Amino acid sequence: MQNQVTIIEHPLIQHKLTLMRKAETSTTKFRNLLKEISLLLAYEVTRDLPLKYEQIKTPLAPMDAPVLAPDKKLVLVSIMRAGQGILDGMLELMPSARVGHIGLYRDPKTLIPVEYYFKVPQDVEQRDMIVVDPMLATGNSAVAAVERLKSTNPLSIRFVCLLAAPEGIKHFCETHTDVPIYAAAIDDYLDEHGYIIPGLGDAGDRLFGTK
Ligand SMILES: O=P(O)(O)OC[C@H]1O[C@H](OP(=O)(O)OP(=O)(O)O)[C@H](O)[C@@H]1O
Ligand SMILES: O=c1cc[nH]c(=O)[nH]1
Ligand SMILES: [Mg+2]
Repeated sequence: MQNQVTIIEHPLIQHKLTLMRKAETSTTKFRNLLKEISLLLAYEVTRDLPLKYEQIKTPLAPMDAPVLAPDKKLVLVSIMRAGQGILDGMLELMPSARVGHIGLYRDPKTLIPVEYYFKVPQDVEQRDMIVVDPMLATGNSAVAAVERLKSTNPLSIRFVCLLAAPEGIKHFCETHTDVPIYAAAIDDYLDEHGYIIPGLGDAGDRLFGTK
């Protein structure tokens, strides 16, 4: 199967993304903006969730009303640290989703991801998985995370990011052909340190104020 790459070009997302990119945007604003964008990304990435109909009574009349099909259970997985910023927004919209975490950091010299944490819910095999990380740069982190997550056998996997580099998309799509990507924008290229240009800097540092 060929990957689908969906760019979510909603004007609200694009406007908020521009605010996030600005060097002068504070940590507080950056965090709030990422949360707000994540609500909008969640709306798009869950667009095809199936519905079933159940009998309810409104104050005025009975009706067959749509509800999410109960067998379509979700697990959201954050690639820490920066994935936490998207997770917070998505959980607001999908409060009953289960949550997994994978801790990865990129070695700054080799750009190889190093895993330091892994935990997913026990019933992950009965769930569709949405993996979140704001940045897809070389793609090494997302590729490694999805490889590790595939070994837990979820029903399906989608990958959601804010910004992607063309290099990262290529690497990811060549490795995980069956995992669709959702992004708010594809930027121009990677610099010699593996940063996305023009990008927004180091998402984790900007989110948590660590630099
Ligand atoms: O596509 P790649 O080249 O692998 O780069 C992307 C990764 O880099 C960032 O994490 P980082 O390693 O900075 O860790 P952090 O979230 O703890 O800051 C980002 O959140 C991704 O996980
Ligand atoms: O531009 C980049 C690349 C990797 N990780 C980030 O946080 N930003
Ligand atoms: Mg970082």
